[in-house]
Amino acid sequence: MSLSVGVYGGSGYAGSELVRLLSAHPKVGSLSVASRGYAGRAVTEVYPHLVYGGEYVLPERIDASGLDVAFVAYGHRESAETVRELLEAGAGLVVDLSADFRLPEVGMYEEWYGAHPAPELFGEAHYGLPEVFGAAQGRRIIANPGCYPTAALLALAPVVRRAGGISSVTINALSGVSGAGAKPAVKTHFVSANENANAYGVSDGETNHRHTPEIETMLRRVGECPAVTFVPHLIPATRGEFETITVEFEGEVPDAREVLGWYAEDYGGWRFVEARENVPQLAHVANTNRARLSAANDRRAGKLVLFAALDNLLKGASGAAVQNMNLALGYAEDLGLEWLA
Ligand SMILES: NC(=O)C1=CN([C@@H]2O[C@H](COP(=O)(O)OP(=O)(O)OC[C@H]3O[C@@H](n4cnc5c(N)ncnc54)[C@H](OP(=O)(O)O)[C@@H]3O)[C@@H](O)[C@H]2O)C=CC1
Ligand SMILES: CC(=O)N[C@@H](CCC(=O)OP(=O)(O)O)C(=O)O
Repeated sequence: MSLSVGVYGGSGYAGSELVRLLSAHPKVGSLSVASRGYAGRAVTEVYPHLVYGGEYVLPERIDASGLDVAFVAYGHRESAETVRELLEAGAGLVVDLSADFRLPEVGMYEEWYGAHPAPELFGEAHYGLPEVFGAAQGRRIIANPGCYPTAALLALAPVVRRAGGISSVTINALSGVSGAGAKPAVKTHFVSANENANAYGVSDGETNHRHTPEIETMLRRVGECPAVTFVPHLIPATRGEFETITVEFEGEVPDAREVLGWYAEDYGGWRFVEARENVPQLAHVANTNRARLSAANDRRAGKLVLFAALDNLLKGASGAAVQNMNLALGYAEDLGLEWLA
């Protein structure tokens, strides 16, 4: 079968990575790329490294009734309405890269993001972290996870699933600047970001990054977990994300070698998650669809320390989105992504 696929928001960083991956995907027969801001311009004029030969078109110019799969790469609170329109028009499967369908209930969404544009669709989404929650089975919406939650959940889920008595979880996260998207902003201006590092998701004396409830909720689907402390930092890298996660226990602290064994058990059958004794580095995962994990003990303080690294635009966004499409349609998870393993 040859798929008809649409990308909405194709001029953003996540959207342009989708165009790169889908252009090389063996099952994609036709690829339409929508952009509100760049309609009428050649895709290669905006992103000269891409091989896609077509133009951006306005979203309404794509016949959504003929799409087997639509990817929506708009910002949160913008995506949901497009997801609704695509489903109403008859698109077969919608993979949403925004946060609009990740949380389990509307009330929690509204607390962290504001009013939801399509609350009636809330229950229809599958949270697309297949290595932890499996493939979407018969769902029309896949909520692609946030990049920080992907790294945190891959590192923490095997521990939360098995080890009781977790008393605290602290996630220190670093992200390259592409994590903030292509839209110009003061924090991503070269002069602000270069040779700098800063914590964000902190205001009025409180930490409040919107990925915190996503991480907590999904961890509580696999086991008991306290509220987590999550603090992201912007670093002067183009792409890549690194998390150092400290876990405290009321009782016995698992040995790091045992944790590596749990990773091997849980992720052994999956192509894109790999645990090693050596601590991963951004350079080991940038431009790949791979998440690398490791673990260590702080024996003096009696804590477990977990490490996770991935590329925010690939395993943290577009690579995961294509992997989710593959699994939902019954293909191998790495179809068209083998070169990124
Ligand atoms: N960047 C990342 O690492 C990750 C992003 N995500 C999520 O994916 C979604 C898309 O993210 P991302 O691609 O980073 O966002 P971008 O800001 O790069 O793009 C979002 C949309 O904004 C429009 N846009 C692009 N460039 C500009 C510009 N210069 N000025 C004004 N508008 C512009 C585009 O819409 P149009 O083409 O219609 O003009 C684009 O689809 C978001 O929901 C994000 O949260 C998830 C995980 C990781
Ligand atoms: C560096 C930077 O700004 N990163 C983004 C994360 C982008 C992302 O993955 O999150 P969503 O998909 O939930 O938007 C942020 O902290 O909001």
